[in-house]
Amino acid sequence: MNKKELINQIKEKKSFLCVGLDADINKIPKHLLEFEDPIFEFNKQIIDATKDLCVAYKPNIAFYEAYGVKGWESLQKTIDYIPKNIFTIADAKRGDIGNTSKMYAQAFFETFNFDSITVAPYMGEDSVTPFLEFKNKWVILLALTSNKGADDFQFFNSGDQRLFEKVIQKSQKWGNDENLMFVVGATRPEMFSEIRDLAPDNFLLVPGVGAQGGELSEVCKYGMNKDCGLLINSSRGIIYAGNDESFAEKSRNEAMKIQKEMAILLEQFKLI
Ligand SMILES: O=c1ccn([C@@H]2O[C@H](COP(=O)(O)O)[C@@H](O)[C@H]2O)c(=O)[nH]1
Repeated sequence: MNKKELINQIKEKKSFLCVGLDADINKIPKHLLEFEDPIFEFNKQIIDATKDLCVAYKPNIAFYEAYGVKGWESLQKTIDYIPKNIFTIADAKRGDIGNTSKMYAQAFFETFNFDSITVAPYMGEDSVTPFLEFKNKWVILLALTSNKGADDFQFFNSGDQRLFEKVIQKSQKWGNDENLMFVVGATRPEMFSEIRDLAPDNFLLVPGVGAQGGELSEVCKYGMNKDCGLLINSSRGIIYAGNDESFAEKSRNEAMKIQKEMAILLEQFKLI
């Protein structure tokens, strides 16, 4: 999916919500365990209940890898089931020496046909650029993450720049706002103004709303740009809103609350 298509979808749905498909067999409603593939059945019902309210789905790959071959099968079925006009994110946080990154890119962009993948920048240019060589596919580079441990390295300053700033600035020499996004946690809303100065046109994938306590309106205040420029992720807050037979309806209600707030914000910022 290209940037224009993503922006059009945001305007049509009045939403920039990304639903995180972090399906955990120990947390999904018990009645689903009777299905041949409970994880897929769970995702399928969540997708059916939310597809008109969100513009992206983000399966975190850990939740599938954990179950071996069966998990990979659930992931493949899930990605095949997501409507083709919805943006897909493999939250895999990959990145390795060049020839290995190329295989990761092939796995997620060709075999699974994801639109994008999260990539860790730690190994530098030759670990990131193999992902950028795929047409109409996106790298979402970890910049300033939502967790407490972000303080350990990401704020390290070896001179005139902190590490997350260096990541954002340097990586824009490798990619552009048509193939490169950044992960910025909603738990640090005060950082969005600085980040927007460094990356005015790139989309930001923002996890941390919902279960991690981040506030949508706070992120939008300084994080929005002329195209909206934000994909706000919520995983547990939406998919585990209910735990009985009406779980999908409860997920829909949660997603709708966020979408309604997003529609108001898009109007306030004169984006629709
Ligand atoms: O900085 C980051 C990067 C990735 N994540 C991932 O996003 C979701 C968040 O899930 P919630 O249940 O909405 O908290 C999850 O897959 C994380 O691994 C992140 O939280 N922060």
